Amino acid sequence: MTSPGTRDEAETEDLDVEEALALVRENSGPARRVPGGHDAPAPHRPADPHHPAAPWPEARARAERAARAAARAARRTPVSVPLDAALGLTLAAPLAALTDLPSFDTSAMDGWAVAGPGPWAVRDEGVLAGHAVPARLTDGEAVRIATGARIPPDTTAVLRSEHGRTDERGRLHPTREVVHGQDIRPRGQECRSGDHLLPVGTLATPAVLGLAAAAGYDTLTVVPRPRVDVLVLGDELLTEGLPHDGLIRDALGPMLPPWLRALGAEVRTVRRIGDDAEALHRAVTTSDADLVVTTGGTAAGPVDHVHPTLRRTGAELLVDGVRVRPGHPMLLARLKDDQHLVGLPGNPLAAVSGLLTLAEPLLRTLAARPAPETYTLPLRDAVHGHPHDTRLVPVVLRGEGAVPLRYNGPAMLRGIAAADALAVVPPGGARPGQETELLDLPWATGGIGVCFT
Ligand SMILES: Nc1nc2c(c(=O)[nH]1)N[C@H]1C(S)=C(S)[C@@H](COP(=O)(O)OP(=O)(O)OC[C@H]3O[C@@H](n4cnc5c(N)ncnc54)[C@H](O)[C@@H]3O)O[C@H]1N2
Ligand code: MOO
Repeated sequence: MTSPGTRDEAETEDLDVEEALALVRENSGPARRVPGGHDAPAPHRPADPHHPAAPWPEARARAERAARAAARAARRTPVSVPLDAALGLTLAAPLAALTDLPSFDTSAMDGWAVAGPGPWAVRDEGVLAGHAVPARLTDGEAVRIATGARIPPDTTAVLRSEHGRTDERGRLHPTREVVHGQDIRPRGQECRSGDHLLPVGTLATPAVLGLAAAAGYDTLTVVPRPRVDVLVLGDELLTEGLPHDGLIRDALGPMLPPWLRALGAEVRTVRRIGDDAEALHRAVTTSDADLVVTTGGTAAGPVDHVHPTLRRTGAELLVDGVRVRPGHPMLLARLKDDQHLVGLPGNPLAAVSGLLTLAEPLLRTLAARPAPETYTLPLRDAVHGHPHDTRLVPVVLRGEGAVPLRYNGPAMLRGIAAADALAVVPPGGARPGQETELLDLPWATGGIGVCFT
């Protein structure tokens, strides 16, 4: 596996997260310029009437720039949430210790706290974790102690239970050398109150939640999840049972919300609009989400209402078609300065392509998450290419390579449902063994991105 990211690229990504965070800070000034960053408002390049579709990498870059401009316009305010609700979100304030850790001198082992050299007289009553300060030890005295219990004042060492024996008179003897201070965790060993533990921009992983709790936090200040409304278009869609009479099951209603959540979004509503232009217009104009995602209706058929609705609302098309297969009719529009719409094509794999091409960079940037590091693997088999467009092809990762899957047609989910990643196949196709960029699927990485609930 090769990871082509250079140090410079990595630094640029870090700065991008910082920049995004600067945009969510309350009363923050204009975002700092970053070398190589794009902090100018998303430049809307008027679509070239002859080649309106954007190249695939350019479409992703436009979605990211659009999110930066939206974050700036909205001045998104950090929110304070209970620890468990912070999982997968980005810290909008540094994590500083609210306490010393450990907050008192504590025993690292079960055994005896001892004072001075042995043998020791053992007190009757032991010391357990979670109890008040135990009485001071005098030289030649020992007391039973549990891991995590407070060390009595004047203790010189902790003797592990397996390293001591008591004689017939009840006196404790060490069975190996006792080193001064052994197995005592002194107060503040890990940090002192006020110490800087984690910087702004850190992803709240389970380990971060644990550290925050240990350091005294009940809540964390994080970048809020971007809010998304999903509008599922199409009169032909059924929500249950078997397809019949030309009607088919809606595959996107069940698939998109958890996938959007894995991309960092809060999905507020999923509405089935049918092929009703008025209902679509109403839903788009009344939404106050950061992002409206529509499915279907992006092409030029008689009931494809997305383009006419965008024209009617005066939205600005930032991406009108992408040179990628499947999914080329996907689009991105600015509804308001701080509100966007991603139009996903109706064919289910084409919708996945639109999700990863446009919604992923947009949501990631709004959520101030770092871009996943790009990586490549050799393809085991050749993949036919489109003559001019990028192809996204489901693959499984096996050993040091990626195996392209069948059933990768635009209307099929059979390939992607078995896949670990999508291979980014350049125009013209790929030979067997060709190093190819991969986009991981959130469940395959098993990472923190998996926040389906
Ligand atoms: N004359 C042309 N026709 C089409 C073109 C084109 O370039 N010129 N592009 C084709 C491509 S490629 C795609 S992709 C689709 C995109 O169409 P729409 O976004 O307008 O989607 P629909 O027409 O509404 O549906 C397409 C297809 O997907 C099915 N569908 C829709 N929603 C769902 C859903 N929620 N779950 C499962 N399946 C869904 C729908 O029944 C259609 O079969 O346009 C081509 N046409
Ligand atoms: O681009 Mo369409 O998405 O091929 O099916």
